[in-house]
Amino acid sequence: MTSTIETRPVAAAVTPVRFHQVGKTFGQGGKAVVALDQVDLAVAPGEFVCLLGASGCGKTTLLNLVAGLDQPTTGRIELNSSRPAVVFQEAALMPWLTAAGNIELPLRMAGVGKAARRATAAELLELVRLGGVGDKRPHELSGGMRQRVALARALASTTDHTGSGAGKPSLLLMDEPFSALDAITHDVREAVRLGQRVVLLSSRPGRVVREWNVDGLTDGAETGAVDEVNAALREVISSHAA
Ligand SMILES: Nc1ncnc2c1ncn2[C@@H]1O[C@H](COP(=O)(O)OP(=O)(O)OP(=O)(O)O)[C@@H](O)[C@H]1O
Repeated sequence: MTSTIETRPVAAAVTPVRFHQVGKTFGQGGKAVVALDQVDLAVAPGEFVCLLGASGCGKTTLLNLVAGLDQPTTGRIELNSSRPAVVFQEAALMPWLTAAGNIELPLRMAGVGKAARRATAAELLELVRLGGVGDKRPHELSGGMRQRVALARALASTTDHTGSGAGKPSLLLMDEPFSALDAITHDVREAVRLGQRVVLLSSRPGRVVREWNVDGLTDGAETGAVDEVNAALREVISSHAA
């Protein structure tokens, strides 16, 4: 396992998202917080990239920039995708709608007919292993179950129903989506297992300090990668605290 990334050859035209020297500063003068600085990052089509860093290193800021919820202060973001779907730290479900109703919401907004909406919601509920709870409301579900409903809703919204994003890849942005999931506890192991690439950010300013290609590792290599990422993460956390 090498600690330097083998950057995949990505054709510029199909790269769903590419950061060019992106910086984001909140506030001005002495009180300014440089959240991100000179971030260069490209995500390949179909690639699952996990961002890791100390609390406050700029992960949410970076996702907000990709989602178009905020603008960079410097640099440029190239997006070649349909509208990104976001799963937030808090599930943010509509409390008055059932689980199925929440998943159907983006489909309803896209003008998808009732029968097709029902079928898609049922399929997505099965996918996130919540087949039996479509008629439950959020307060009747556990935190992990609510997060899975939010994931299913995001997946529903990444499907292009209008044709306006035709031919463009979709982007799914997840801010600590699995921290509330029932069976998964460890962020780094989770990132190495689920991701194809792990990107480590430093704190204030948030910069890309290291990347690992963690695609298709064997069990032994996976454990080695987890140890290596953990050590690097501890290093950025302690240098931030110093
Ligand atoms: N709207 C804002 N105004 C001022 N400062 C902000 C704002 N949003 C974020 N920051 C600051 O920018 C830095 C990055 O914040 P961000 O929320 O992106 O971190 P994070 O990596 O997502 O943190 P966590 O892992 O704790 O959720 C932090 O220092 C934070 O205090």
